[in-house]
Amino acid sequence: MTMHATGFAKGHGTGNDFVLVADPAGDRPLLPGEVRALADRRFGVGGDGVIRAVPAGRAGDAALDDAPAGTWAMDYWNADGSASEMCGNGVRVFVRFLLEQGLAELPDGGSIDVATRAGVKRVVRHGDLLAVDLGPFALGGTRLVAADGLDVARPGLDVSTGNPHVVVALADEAELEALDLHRAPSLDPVAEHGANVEFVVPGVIADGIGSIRMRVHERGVGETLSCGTGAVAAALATRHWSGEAADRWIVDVPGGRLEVDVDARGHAWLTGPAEIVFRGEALSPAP
Ligand SMILES: N[C@@H](CCC[C@H](N)C(=O)O)C(=O)O
Repeated sequence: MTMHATGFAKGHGTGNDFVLVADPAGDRPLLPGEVRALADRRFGVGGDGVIRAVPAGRAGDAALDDAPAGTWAMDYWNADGSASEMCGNGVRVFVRFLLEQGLAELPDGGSIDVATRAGVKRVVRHGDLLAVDLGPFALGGTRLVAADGLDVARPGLDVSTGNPHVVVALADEAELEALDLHRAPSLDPVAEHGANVEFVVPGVIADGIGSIRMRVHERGVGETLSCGTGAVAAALATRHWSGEAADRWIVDVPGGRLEVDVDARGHAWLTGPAEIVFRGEALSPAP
């Protein structure tokens, strides 16, 4: 198989890890097999997803190219070679990658727009942290969710953050720990385009700030240490169940801590760390 991508970086946001490649000319489109090879943790670089940075207008994808000239587009792919509309950790790591590569500048407090398949998203720098405005969100209906380690199927709430999620509330930490997410949870009814599934244990709400613990099974990946849009979906579902008791939520995931805020316009924001940890070069075509 031909590898189009040679130079790459490896980055993560709370342990949700990505291989990143820059394609300023728009002549290195990612192919599903190449994505799988790069994301492979034994034969490749390894990652939950692969991200191409390409100028909008040169992406070769109408959903990414429909953005003002001069906007960088995040071409996001899951490890199994499927493209996704949105990635909340990915878009923040993407901006860190642009800064590291000298492809963009972002002073503290400044913002940069990123084209995604879910529309243009604004990313703001707060010191070392990066926050993304995921825009308005939609809560949907319920479906039954069964998973290994759960005694009976539980109701899950559909939440759209640009990509699809189903959020399930568990009774306590013991139930969260007992989950075995090696196999994908099953949904009834089945979600037409698949879904990321978040399991949450709501904590206390104090001084207008709620807290939750979460584990996630990502569509196209499996269990991951974190999922940014998943943290947002989990916070929005828990906020809904609480009667909108708080607009700020601290979400603890296996890979760290994220913050979710709902602003006065009803937009959901995701804030957290985003790091580039390696740079390298592919030396030979993957098997
Ligand atoms: N990890 C991401 C979500 C990545 C896409 C997801 N697996 C999907 O298929 O929708 C995040 O941080 O949001």
